[in-house]
Amino acid sequence: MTSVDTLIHAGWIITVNAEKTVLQHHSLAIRDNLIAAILPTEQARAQFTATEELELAEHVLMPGLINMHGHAAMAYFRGMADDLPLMSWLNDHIWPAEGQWVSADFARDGTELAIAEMLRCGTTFYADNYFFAEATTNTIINSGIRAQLCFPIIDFPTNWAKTPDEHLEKGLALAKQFKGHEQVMVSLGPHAPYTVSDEPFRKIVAAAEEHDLLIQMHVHETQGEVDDGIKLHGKRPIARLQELGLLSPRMQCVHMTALDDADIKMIADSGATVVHCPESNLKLASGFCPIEKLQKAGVNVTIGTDGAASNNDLDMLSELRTAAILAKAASGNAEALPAHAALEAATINAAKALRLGDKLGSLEVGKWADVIALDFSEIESLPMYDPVSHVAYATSRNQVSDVWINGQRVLADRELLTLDVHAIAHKAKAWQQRIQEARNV
Ligand SMILES: CSC[C@H]1O[C@@H](n2cnc3c(O)ncnc32)[C@H](O)[C@@H]1O
Ligand SMILES: [Zn+2]
Repeated sequence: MTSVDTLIHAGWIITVNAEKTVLQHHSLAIRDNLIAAILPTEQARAQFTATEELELAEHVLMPGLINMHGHAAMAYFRGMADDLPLMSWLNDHIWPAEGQWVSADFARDGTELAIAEMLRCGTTFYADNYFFAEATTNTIINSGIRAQLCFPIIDFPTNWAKTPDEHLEKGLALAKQFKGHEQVMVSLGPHAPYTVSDEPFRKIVAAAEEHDLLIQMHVHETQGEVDDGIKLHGKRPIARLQELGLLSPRMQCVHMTALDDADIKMIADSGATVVHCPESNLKLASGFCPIEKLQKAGVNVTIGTDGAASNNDLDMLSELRTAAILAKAASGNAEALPAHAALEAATINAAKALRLGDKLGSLEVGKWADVIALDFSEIESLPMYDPVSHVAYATSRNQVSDVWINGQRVLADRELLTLDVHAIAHKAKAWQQRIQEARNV
């Protein structure tokens, strides 16, 4: 008998490998932080002994979900400004609130709430764009989740830094501290083409190349952004970014609505990734990302929730379902973004964008053991002809029963093992009270 740390006997395993293999009555073995074996349950019982053995006969195992764009600490602004278009949401509500409230403590506590929500939704890796990222790293590490921290760079002063150069300096210090870290990856996070001028963009490109960092940015979020960009710079934002050297495989372009064929070709030729945030785009009436055309052009498409202040949740299962159904409505083609492709966008495509395709994003032997279990035992999951269909179209986040990251179990039967939910709820209510009292004055 071979000993492993964890042995999970599952009803189904959706591997999200290149062959799209779905296995029934198979088991997954974890040793240290890696997937040690995936094999028929009968063989697994004969071959392995485990420190922890789980019978999940009515569950599906699949790779952890990767939320490719958000602003974690903005969980504290959930529901604060609804039913508004992007620019008045930002100018009249969110930026004033950030000026008043955002600090290292706010970032740490708000991020902790967001991580708790994300783990309970099956998210094992999230990309964040927010101020005071350095104040969130202990929380990230202790919770067990993985994160890409895209530190903000913006022309105007923020509570974190006063100039674009100061944003860059502070962020690069963090990147140096976490170079090579397996849980925290630091990247550049310029805010948007309309808030960053050419000189900081040139420094961002130089820094990305010198320190080998990825870049994530809101791009083409609305038609208004494109129109204003043409008025100010005489060219569309994508063309401006290309001329400045930003479009490359390092680049993760978030939102990407209002694209014409030339924009799509430029993105495809550059090797940049698109991060589709369908629910935020729908709620702010920002526009539609043409993911079918992008995928046909060969672009790597991933999915993000955006922040809880514009979504208003961090639920990647619901996001991938919205992505799959919206792709059909937006393109007039019911075959656009089929179920398995939506799962890929939320897992392996994201891993590739993060340059972690050999370690993350699918359940394959030798990869990091970032695994989630979905409970299909209730009547809402019956009948089940195809587990992939159910994950994409008929599964809610309440069905996420267990989560392992790097081989460590962080959610057991919906209970968070690494975070104190009572303390998190207490802090969220205390912040809510402070913010609400100030709004009522
Ligand atoms: C530099 S990233 C942090 C910055 O971005 C703001 N933000 C949050 N959501 C959006 C969005 O959808 N479009 C543009 N900007 C957004 C956030 O409030 C921070 O100020
Ligand atoms: Zn955003």
